[in-house]
Amino acid sequence: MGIVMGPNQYGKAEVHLVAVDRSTPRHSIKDLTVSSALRGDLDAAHLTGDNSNVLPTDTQKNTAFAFAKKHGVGEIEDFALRLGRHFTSTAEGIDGARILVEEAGWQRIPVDGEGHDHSFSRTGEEKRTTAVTIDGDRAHVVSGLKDLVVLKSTGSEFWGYPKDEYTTLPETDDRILATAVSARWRYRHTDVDWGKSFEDIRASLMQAFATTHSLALQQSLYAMGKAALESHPELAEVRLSLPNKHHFLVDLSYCGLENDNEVFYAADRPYGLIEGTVKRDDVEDEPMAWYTTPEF
Ligand SMILES: O=c1[nH]c(=O)c2[nH]c(=O)[nH]c2[nH]1
Repeated sequence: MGIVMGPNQYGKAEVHLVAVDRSTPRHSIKDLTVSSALRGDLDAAHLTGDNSNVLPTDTQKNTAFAFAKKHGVGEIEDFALRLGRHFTSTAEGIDGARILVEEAGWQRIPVDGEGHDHSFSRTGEEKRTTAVTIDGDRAHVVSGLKDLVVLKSTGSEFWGYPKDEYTTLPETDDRILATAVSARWRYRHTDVDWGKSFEDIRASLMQAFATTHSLALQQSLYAMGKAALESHPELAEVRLSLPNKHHFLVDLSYCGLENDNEVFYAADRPYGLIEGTVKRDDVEDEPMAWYTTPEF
């Protein structure tokens, strides 16, 4: 019986990189948070302190900045693929890379009805994401979005659930349904128009949320994943994490008022957390391509 090193990876987490495209007076901005993690022949580093295969995390950070200048940022998937392939093809003993990118949105500040050339405001909490895994010659892309807050003021019910001695929740045939959508979708290949695919998938998720008459957030989750898959053959599966942002009807009887589904108390916690994968039945699972590896 001995003790050995198990799966491992290392890199620089959350490099916050802002790139300005100044090629015309009408500037544009890319705001990325980039994390790189490398894998490979790293036993000696852990066992004996031999750093000959340890490309410093500081160099990984510098490479991200240098690539933004040399190649431009472009779509986050292309940026991550370029970075991952660079590390695996040039760093001694490194044959795997996981590059995570989160992109924050900036919109032009309107001035006299026109978007300003070089002044911007943040679009909000929502982020576009990608997780690119390079595994030898293979590349896997899982993209998505985070913190897209949506709400339906009607068209949502919740009833028919089991009741026991601890149940207090009243059944409802008309409630607010609100969530902050986190979605990740796995691409079947990398020959994709990333920007267009992202915009179309985001639109189909939102459209399904809006148009599904919901009997539970679980039903909305499936409808959203199904809509994305049906309209996007390039996808193998969609994973959704939907916090149920509860809105409780306020009892206004204390001042003799009837509350006709108009005034709610929006609670921030606790929240129901509804999560699930919607997938094609003919596509194999590929867990290594996901954001968080099972081994960590
Ligand atoms: O859409 C819902 N799904 C649930 O599983 C659940 N549980 C709960 O208390 N409220 C809700 N709402």
